[in-house]
Amino acid sequence: MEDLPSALRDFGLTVSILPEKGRCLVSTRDFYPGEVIISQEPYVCVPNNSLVNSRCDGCFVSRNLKKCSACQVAWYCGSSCQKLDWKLHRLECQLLCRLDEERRKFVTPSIRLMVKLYIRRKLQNEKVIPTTATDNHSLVEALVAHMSDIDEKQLVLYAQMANLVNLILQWPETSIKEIAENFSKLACNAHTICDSELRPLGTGLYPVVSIINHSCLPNAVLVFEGRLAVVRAVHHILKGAEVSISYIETAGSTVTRQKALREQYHFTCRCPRCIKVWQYDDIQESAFLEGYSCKDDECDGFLLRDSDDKGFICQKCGRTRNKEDVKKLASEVKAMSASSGYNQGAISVYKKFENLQRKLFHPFSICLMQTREKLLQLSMNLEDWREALAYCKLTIPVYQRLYPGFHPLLGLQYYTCGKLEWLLGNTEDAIKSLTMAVDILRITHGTNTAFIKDLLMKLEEARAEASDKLLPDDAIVVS
Ligand SMILES: C[S@@+](CC[C@H](N)C(=O)[O-])C[C@H]1O[C@@H](n2cnc3c(N)ncnc32)[C@H](O)[C@@H]1O
Repeated sequence: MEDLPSALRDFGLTVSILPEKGRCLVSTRDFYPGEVIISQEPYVCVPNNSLVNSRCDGCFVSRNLKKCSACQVAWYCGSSCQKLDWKLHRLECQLLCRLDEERRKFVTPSIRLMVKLYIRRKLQNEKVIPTTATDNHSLVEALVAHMSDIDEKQLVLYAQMANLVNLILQWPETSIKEIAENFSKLACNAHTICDSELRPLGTGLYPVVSIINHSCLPNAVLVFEGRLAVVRAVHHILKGAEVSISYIETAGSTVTRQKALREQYHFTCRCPRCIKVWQYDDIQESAFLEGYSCKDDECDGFLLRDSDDKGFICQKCGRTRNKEDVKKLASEVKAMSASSGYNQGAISVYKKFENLQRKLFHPFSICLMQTREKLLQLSMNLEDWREALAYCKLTIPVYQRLYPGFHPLLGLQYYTCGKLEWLLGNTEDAIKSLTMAVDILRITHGTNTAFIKDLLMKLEEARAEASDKLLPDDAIVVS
């Protein structure tokens, strides 16, 4: 079997070790925006199935599904997916069938992922499934687990989950301690598998992709084509540079991002964005994203606490917002987000909520943007395209600030905007938005997927419609 370094050499990559980060993936040639750096099939993966929402174990689609008649846990969309998964599922199915019905209810996607991990190791050891340099259990063994960084509560949870996995497997060679450690490995190495529009579908372990470290200003992006993980460059990556992706939602102040990274991945990020923490630029950015609006509706300045902590001073016009007023509004916002109407997703309640948030937060606030995002979805569900477009347009400047450059979320938001504009007959605007979407998404998603082909076709159709509109009514078209 070829070893990992030679397999990676073919991609133009190598693995290095950095004292502060552990292993990292380094380029041995230049990569250009849009270029695939590496792609990998999952070592194991599982759809995010629940009682009300199931997906095919093979390809993660949710249409035409049939439940495995024996175990009643796995679903397949057809015989080809079932056949592809058969070697692994045959054993999983036997193990699940031994469980009584009550226990089977506790077989969550995380439990299944772990059971599959052990089955795959067994089948590869017995040579039922082949191994390759990028698909073998030694790569899983090399993943970081951070056992000493995990708190007591989490350890207890992993031990309970490991108990259930052990009960399912009943293999003498597996230990609860090792299974618990593997749960910890999954927590900081597995990836959420998403569709082209970044909606979560499942979870997968991709041990080579897992060598890539995090940056809040990454030079690459991870997307999925079905269950294939594809890492694409979003900047020009020079030979010798470390490849980085973002592990978290990068929308958030440095303090918020660092908290998320410490809690799940147990490290303090020192990327170019994070090293600015508490510098004036960083404080200003936090005040835009998570702070309050100026007392004057017309002013878009950001607010900082005054020196005696009595209020917040607008850094543009100098007006002060009283601390008590801010506190009162903030508690109204909090109370409303806990109300039953809010939790039932009623559009009228979300509108009131947005109104209230507008009085409190800066126009670039992430909270306000999330409410508008929700209103956009609710308006689309009600087929109120005009209102949906209005909310979508309000989110665009915030997206531009939060996700600069080639970020899939910005591209997708332009795509939504373009589709709504086209639907409403604003062809010229639609062309502009769809062009912006294409410029970003062809880099992040490549140009070969059905999703991008569909987007390119929509843009072509919108352009054709616009040039038809320019033709005089009596123009003769020669075919
Ligand atoms: C998916 S693994 C990445 C590969 C890992 N460095 C290794 O040696 O296997 C995630 C872990 O890598 C480390 N890591 C990732 N990004 C980092 C960063 N920017 N700074 C420090 N450590 C980082 C953390 O220990 C994190 O839990």
